[in-house]
Amino acid sequence: MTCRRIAILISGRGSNMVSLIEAARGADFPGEIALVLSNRPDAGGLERARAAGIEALAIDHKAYSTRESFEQALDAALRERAIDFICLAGFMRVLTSWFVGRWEGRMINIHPSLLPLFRGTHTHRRALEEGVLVHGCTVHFVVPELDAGPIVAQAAVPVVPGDTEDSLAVRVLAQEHLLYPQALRMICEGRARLDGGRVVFAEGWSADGALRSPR
Ligand SMILES: Nc1nc2c(c(=O)[nH]1)N[C@@H](CN(C=O)c1ccc(C(=O)N[C@@H](CCC(=O)O)C(=O)O)cc1)CN2
Ligand SMILES: NCC(=O)N[C@@H]1O[C@H](COP(=O)([O-])[O-])[C@@H](O)[C@H]1O
Repeated sequence: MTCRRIAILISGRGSNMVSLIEAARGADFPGEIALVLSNRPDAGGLERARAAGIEALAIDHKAYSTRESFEQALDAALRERAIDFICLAGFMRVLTSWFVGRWEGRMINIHPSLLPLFRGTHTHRRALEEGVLVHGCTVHFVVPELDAGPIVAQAAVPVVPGDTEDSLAVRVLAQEHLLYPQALRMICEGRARLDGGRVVFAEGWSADGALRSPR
């Protein structure tokens, strides 16, 4: 998998974006963060990206009459900049099959739950409502069905008595910041790849507790 020029798509503050940018600064990181795109012009992450010296553009989904026309604008911006891999990082728009089809296998997302539990939004509230004792986050390839793509990596956290939606979100977010750069590196180094709709791992790598790691 070539990850020469990576784009990060955001909708908000961009803390996962910052984690990816910082990780990609490492001399041995197998790819460059070349572009940040947001569907919201007021996304705080746009300024954080610019402060890091990365081109950051807002393509406001409200300026387009259809999802498809919005996504055509996204796709044009990505292709004009020779982007070859996409990381969704708090990007809060459901993508149509058209866009996913153009980028399938070259687009991942971080989701704040242990998929397949709690697909969609408000995951921490739902986790508390269901009374789960273990929660976490997932990096997965993006497919047309929401949050249903092949899983690359997961990290788990305990749910402790007295947890609120906010306290749980903070605990999960700390793991997201560690997991996403590791998952992206695994893909870009060819240690995790899509094969027939499943993620296959290089020799010696497999699911092992919270993180994919060598046996
Ligand atoms: N086709 C896919 N698109 C997206 C996926 C995916 O797996 N397949 N992942 C999401 C990210 N996501 C959860 O991880 C998610 C994002 C947005 C929504 C949602 O309901 N969005 C609403 C608008 C919400 C808003 O603007 O605040 C919508 O699009 O109408 C659910 C889950 C990214 N896209
Ligand atoms: N369904 C997508 C979703 O809920 N993504 C979540 O949005 C937050 C964005 O924070 P950030 O902008 O600080 O990275 C993160 O917790 C991410 O997992």
